[in-house]
Amino acid sequence: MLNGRTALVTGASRGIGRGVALGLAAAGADVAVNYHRPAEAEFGRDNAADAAGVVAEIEALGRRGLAVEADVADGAAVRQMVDTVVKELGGLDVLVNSAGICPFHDFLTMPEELWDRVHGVNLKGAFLCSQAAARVMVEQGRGGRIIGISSISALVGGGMQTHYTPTKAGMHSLMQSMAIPLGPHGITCNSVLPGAIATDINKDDWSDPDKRAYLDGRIPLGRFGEPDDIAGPVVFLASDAARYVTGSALLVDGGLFVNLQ
Ligand SMILES: NC(=O)C1=CN([C@@H]2O[C@H](COP(=O)(O)OP(=O)(O)OC[C@H]3O[C@@H](n4cnc5c(N)ncnc54)[C@H](OP(=O)(O)O)[C@@H]3O)[C@@H](O)[C@H]2O)C=CC1
Ligand SMILES: C[C@H](O)[C@@H]1OC(=O)[C@H](O)[C@@H]1O
Repeated sequence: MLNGRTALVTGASRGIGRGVALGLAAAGADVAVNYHRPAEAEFGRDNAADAAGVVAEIEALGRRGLAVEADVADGAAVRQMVDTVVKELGGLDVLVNSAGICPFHDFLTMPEELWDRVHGVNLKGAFLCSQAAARVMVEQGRGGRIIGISSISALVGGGMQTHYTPTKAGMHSLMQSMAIPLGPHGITCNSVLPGAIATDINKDDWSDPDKRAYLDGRIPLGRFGEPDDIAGPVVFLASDAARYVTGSALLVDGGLFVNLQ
């Protein structure tokens, strides 16, 4: 479905971004894997090796892969990243904004700096990447696809996520508004809204057996989602099959949202 296309996935060193990157490659795309070398002191990890592993998996699928380091909240780094993708892979047809953080935190004691950091990565990062990618796509003149990984949390609240859920609602709203100026260029902008997907982002939070059991009991399809469950919907939105879909939202949650009782 994506033969001959080139994609960039942000936050693809692990989790949903990695699953989406591999899904796009399996569908025929060459894929750039964005990773972020966070301050060791703060995150205690250098995920360049993780990103290199994802590139190796993409190459094993017979496609070209490229690891590109950038903090999506840094405009200059983002523009450099997009330039590198175009230079190394020959163009850019699909952008998937997956990079995101969700450090659970109490509302009343939340420091302003945490709000700023979460918004910088989750929402400003998506804006910066989308703008840089759209500029290339417009210049290329062959249309394009921009997909934001929003969330079920765009639709409902989270008591420990008052800094986070607005960024997910904002991600969808950003896609809706971008769809307007980019439509004449054949560039579609859509959101995917995952439900409960087992990744690093919620590893600690879901170590609470009561919370895990609560969520588990609300999912009609009977299981938590996996990153691979998000890949298919993203491949659809990135493909020609979705050429008339823009400004839309696709909820991918196993039925979690609709199951009140
Ligand atoms: N898991 C879930 O249940 C759901 C997740 N989502 C969304 O899916 C997206 C991916 O989350 P998920 O895969 O679960 O989380 P993970 O924590 O597994 O992955 C997050 C990815 O984002 C990267 N990242 C973090 N900060 C930055 C940055 N400043 N610049 C570039 N990359 C960065 C991380 O790299 P590193 O940390 O190594 O720097 C990592 O590769 C997020 O936008 C999240 O909001 C939406 C709904 C549900
Ligand atoms: C981090 C959360 O567990 C995860 O991310 C989201 O967007 C939803 O809130 C999921 O529960």
